Amino acid sequence: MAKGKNKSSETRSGKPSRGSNGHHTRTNHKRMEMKFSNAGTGANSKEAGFPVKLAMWDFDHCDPKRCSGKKLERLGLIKSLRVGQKFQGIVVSPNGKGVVCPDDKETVEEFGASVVECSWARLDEVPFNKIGGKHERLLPYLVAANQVNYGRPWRLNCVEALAACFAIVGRVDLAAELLEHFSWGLGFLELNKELLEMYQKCTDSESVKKVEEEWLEKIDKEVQERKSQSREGDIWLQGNTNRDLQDMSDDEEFDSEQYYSEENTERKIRYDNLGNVLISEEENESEEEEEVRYDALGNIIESEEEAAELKYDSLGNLIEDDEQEVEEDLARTTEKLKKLET
Ligand SMILES: C[S@@+](CC[C@H](N)C(=O)[O-])C[C@H]1O[C@@H](n2cnc3c(N)ncnc32)[C@H](O)[C@@H]1O
Repeated sequence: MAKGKNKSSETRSGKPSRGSNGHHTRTNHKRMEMKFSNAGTGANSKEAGFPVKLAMWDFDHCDPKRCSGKKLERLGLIKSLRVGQKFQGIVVSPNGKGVVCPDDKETVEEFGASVVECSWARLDEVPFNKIGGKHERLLPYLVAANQVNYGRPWRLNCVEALAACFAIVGRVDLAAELLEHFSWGLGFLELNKELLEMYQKCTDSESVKKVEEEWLEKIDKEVQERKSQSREGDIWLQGNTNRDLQDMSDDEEFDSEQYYSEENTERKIRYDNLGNVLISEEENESEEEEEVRYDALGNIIESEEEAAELKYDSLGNLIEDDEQEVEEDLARTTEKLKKLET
């Protein structure tokens, strides 16, 4: 059985669905069976000239045109695995326990690396108990460079996840070779250069986690510093919209789990390469809505009451309190005189 097993064989319109190669699913099953009857041996990526095995479980959640896993498949670089099939190499997966580390190098070189091609918003539909393998891993903190999730920490696409795995174990050559197929691809290595170099110097999963924690603490510290500078009223920093990753929830412990949540999928958050949140256009707009109001003398109107108290004459001139009182006195006196005359 092949790839199509993961999906329903019919589309909503009732027509048989088409696989990423454009063939109807049933035809696809047969072809895939033949093509990947050697699944787990890695012949496919090697035949395409890539020196290690690449594999994925494809749940067809994503737009094939924007999906990096599908592109690798079209290039003949990655093999599709079916549900129920396990993978001997490193499985880079949201279901991983430890993180990828340099100690994984041998496993990567001998048995390859795999990913789960699915939507971040539909992870709960993935039967993680029926896929995976003995070496399931999370990725440590890294920032996406792909066009869909640019700047987002942890949420890498399939090619970035595979490249990250290769880079961490010290095979940046393999990472670059994969990423070169994508216009933005090498930007991923550039964006994460410093951090990747630090991970490469580690050994096991724990040591990578430690580096990750220190990095997050560093980011946090920088943001706190920026915040306090901003509070002190530095005019240049007041306009700075970069905010802490932890601003999203100052009290919560920061972990990758949060970033897999649907709630976060919906958020329009962008990050720079330090993990700082860049406020989105929408958020900025709402901040701009709180416009500053000025009185006729150019003073900032601080409150509604203050605004209500201000009075203007028919020419739009501010009626200063004294002037107004004088006018009222005059009117009263004129009234009295009129009465006396009568
Ligand atoms: C959720 S899919 C999204 C794929 C995307 N549609 C694409 O075009 O490639 C990304 C996959 O990459 C791997 N991945 C990405 N970031 C990861 C991380 N931080 N930890 C573990 N696996 C990760 C997982 O296999 C995950 O399922």
